[in-house]
Amino acid sequence: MAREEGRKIAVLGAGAWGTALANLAARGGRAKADSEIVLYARDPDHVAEMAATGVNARRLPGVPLLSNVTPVADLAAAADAEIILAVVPAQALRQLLQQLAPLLEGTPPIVVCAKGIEHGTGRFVTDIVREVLPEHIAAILSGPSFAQDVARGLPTAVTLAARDPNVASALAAIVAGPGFRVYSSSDVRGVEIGGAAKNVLAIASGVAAGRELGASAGAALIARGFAELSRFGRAFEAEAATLMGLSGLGDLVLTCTSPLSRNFSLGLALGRGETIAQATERVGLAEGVFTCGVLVDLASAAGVDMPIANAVDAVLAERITIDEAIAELLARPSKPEG
Ligand SMILES: NC(=O)C1=CN([C@@H]2O[C@H](COP(=O)(O)OP(=O)(O)OC[C@H]3O[C@@H](n4cnc5c(N)ncnc54)[C@H](O)[C@@H]3O)[C@@H](O)[C@H]2O)C=CC1
Ligand SMILES: O=C(CO)COP(=O)(O)O
Repeated sequence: MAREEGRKIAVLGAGAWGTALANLAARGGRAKADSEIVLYARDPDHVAEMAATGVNARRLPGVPLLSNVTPVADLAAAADAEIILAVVPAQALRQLLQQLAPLLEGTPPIVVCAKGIEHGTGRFVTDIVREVLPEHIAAILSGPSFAQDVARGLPTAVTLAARDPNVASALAAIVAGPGFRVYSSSDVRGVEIGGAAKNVLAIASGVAAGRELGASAGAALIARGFAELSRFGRAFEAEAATLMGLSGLGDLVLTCTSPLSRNFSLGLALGRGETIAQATERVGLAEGVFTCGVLVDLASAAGVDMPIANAVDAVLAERITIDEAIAELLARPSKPEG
């Protein structure tokens, strides 16, 4: 990470977020304009389209790729990168890193930009990095940031965490850009938990909006959702300040209130009566759907009460209807707030 010029950054995953981050890395922070950004997509046709048109029309239409962003279909193009941003869905992260491992020439830090918890293993995203690439620094970038907002240059603030605070602040300075403010943290667990849990809770907020339960119910869901997120975080040794910060409360508020969120939109569609199949087909990637079951399993094993997340899980698994879930949540006995 010492080199100041000609930095090579690999962005793995050419979805909406990977594309926005590639452009940001190409123009921003201490990275110079001669920095080389490779943007990896696994589908060669997708790469050919991006190379021919200079736009990722499939995932981030209307946003030209900067001239120093090179779309690539060969993961080996990331082999000599100085920093790697991993921006695939959380459930695809392990497979991607396993493909990458034999190709790497050095030990660049891996900055995970996905939000979720792995099925089957219950692993948080940076744990996956530590398991597959144990020699590398595992960092996490998370916070309230819609790809579309970042791509338009609208002001955004997020958190980048690595266990070593000096590494976190060095990486934050590199990833930061005009309008993209990056705070640093050493609370890796806290940052990754916020991003994973808020997606599940945002589905509940979307359902409430779709059922037209009103602004009061919407606010109550955010506050009680935050109580759940915080209880879960504390059980896994997250710091309270992190949970209250950008990657926790900040991202929860964003995702629970905006139809730009796919998780909120999925809930909205369900609340309006669409089937799960219809809603997922239309909305695309809603990470909360995949994280929900593993989140409630981890919570239950740790003795953490998460009634809203449990309700989302039960609805998505079709164990109960939305109306039954709402009735059950409202029928819970009164208890001290906390
Ligand atoms: N879109 C946004 O505003 C933000 C998204 N994120 C997170 O970033 C992650 C990615 O989200 P998006 O880019 O929005 O999703 P997306 O649905 O736009 O794109 C996901 C991309 O990952 C690719 N992919 C899936 N499996 C892969 C694999 N095994 N190898 C290589 N590529 C693979 C897909 O082909 C697709 O291009 C998610 O965890 C999401 O929560 C985080 C912050 C903001
Ligand atoms: O994480 C995000 C904003 O911070 C994006 O939210 P969705 O994944 O719900 O679209």
